[in-house]
Amino acid sequence: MVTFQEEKKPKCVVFYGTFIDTPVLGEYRIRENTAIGVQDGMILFIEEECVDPLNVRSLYEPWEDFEIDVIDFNTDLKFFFPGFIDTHVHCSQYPNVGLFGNSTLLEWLEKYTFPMEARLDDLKIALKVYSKVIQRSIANGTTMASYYTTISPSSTKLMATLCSQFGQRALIGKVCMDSHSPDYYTETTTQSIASTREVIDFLEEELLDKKIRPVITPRFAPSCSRKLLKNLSQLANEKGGLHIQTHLSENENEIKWVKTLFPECESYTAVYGEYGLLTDKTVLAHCVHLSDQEANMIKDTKAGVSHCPISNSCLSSGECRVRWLLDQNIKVGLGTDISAGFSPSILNTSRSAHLVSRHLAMKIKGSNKEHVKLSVPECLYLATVGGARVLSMDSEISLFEVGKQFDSQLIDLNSPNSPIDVFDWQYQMNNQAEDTLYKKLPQPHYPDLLAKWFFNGDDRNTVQVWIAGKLVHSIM
Ligand SMILES: O=c1[nH]c(=O)c2nc[nH]c2[nH]1
Ligand SMILES: [Zn+2]
Repeated sequence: MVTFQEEKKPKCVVFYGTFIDTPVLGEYRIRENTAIGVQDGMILFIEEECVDPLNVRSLYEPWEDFEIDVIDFNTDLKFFFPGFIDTHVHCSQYPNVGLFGNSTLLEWLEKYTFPMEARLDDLKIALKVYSKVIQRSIANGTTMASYYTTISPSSTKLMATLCSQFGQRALIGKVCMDSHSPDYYTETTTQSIASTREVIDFLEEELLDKKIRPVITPRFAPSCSRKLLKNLSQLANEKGGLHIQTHLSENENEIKWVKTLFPECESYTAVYGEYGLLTDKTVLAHCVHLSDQEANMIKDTKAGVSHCPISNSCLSSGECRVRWLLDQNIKVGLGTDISAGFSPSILNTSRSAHLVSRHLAMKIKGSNKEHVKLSVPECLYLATVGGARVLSMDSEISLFEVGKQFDSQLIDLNSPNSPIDVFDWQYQMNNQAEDTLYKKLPQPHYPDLLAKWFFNGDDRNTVQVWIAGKLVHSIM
């Protein structure tokens, strides 16, 4: 007997509302009354000036074959914004957020950081810490993060598994350190390479989640032997050009130390160049004290910089000259750098990038003063497109464009307990308010609302988060 099963139609989700993103540094693209169709996590179509999101399908013949779900948030004070990208975060240090006292980098590593990371070889503790940090990161609108775990491969595999379960897009890096590390938290060169391979194999052969990828992670030059640096770059190449992440030029004592450890190299950056670790998929955290020559090397190799302004302020490392880097066409994104940074929020981090640029401006005399200041849209660009460029993932994420992944947050400026007070005359876009009192007030526009979110908003305003089209967080 032949039985006929009704064929299941593929699903297309249509998101409807106001979409704001930053395709160009310093500019917003604001699309109101817009419908974005998403299938299997990818943006299939974008229809602007759409009156009825259900009728979008009539304009596109293939839609006849789809089962359509509409998610309608076309109301005042709500807008979709691309998910934030955290280009530098140590998930294993999360219990230490806010704990740094008056320490600076090298003392902080010994006193707070290495003991904490070492504890996470206990998988019960790792499970608690990693689950919390991933959820906190997503709740703050971060849809993609480049993580440092610990030297332990099993703890690292656990982190990858949890990212997959919570649905976050991530690069997962087992920390490599075979030199100048405490006895209780070190590994041999052979162990370091073998464990890195173990993690890559796990991701490629067992976890099989396209959103979770490996990143080769030499901690920083002082904690790696020449042999380890060389072997890690060979491994990245052997695997077809894996991502690489490390720290660079964060603190003056660290730089002096690198000079004594690698006297044959002209600069700190040259150490990574010498051992083949500067590629267009390398993420260099901090880059606070670079010389012109070092910036040239970064530019030539197309490596990217993760600017971590909260961390640099907490450990009093210095101020990264972001405008100077951007003017040279060097890729720049933002990193929370938990736990040298105290906040898991990239919104908070971009606020600090804004403030740090003003501190730099205050030190400058002359015409460049204004130029070094970063604007609000520039900081939001760094938080999204800038981060995607640093991770060489800008063809996949960070903008609402056909063919890109739908990684988005829904911002509600009027959510319950919102820390932002928006008055009615500040958002009634068509000046519906007839009251003459209102008419005398400045006319509202989106950049003002975005500035209010930027300076006063927090996770209470991030009411929903989607990664690859899947709802991963909701407080509505
Ligand atoms: O901010 C930092 N956090 C770290 O864990 C680290 N390790 C080396 N250099 C570092 N800098
Ligand atoms: Zn770091």
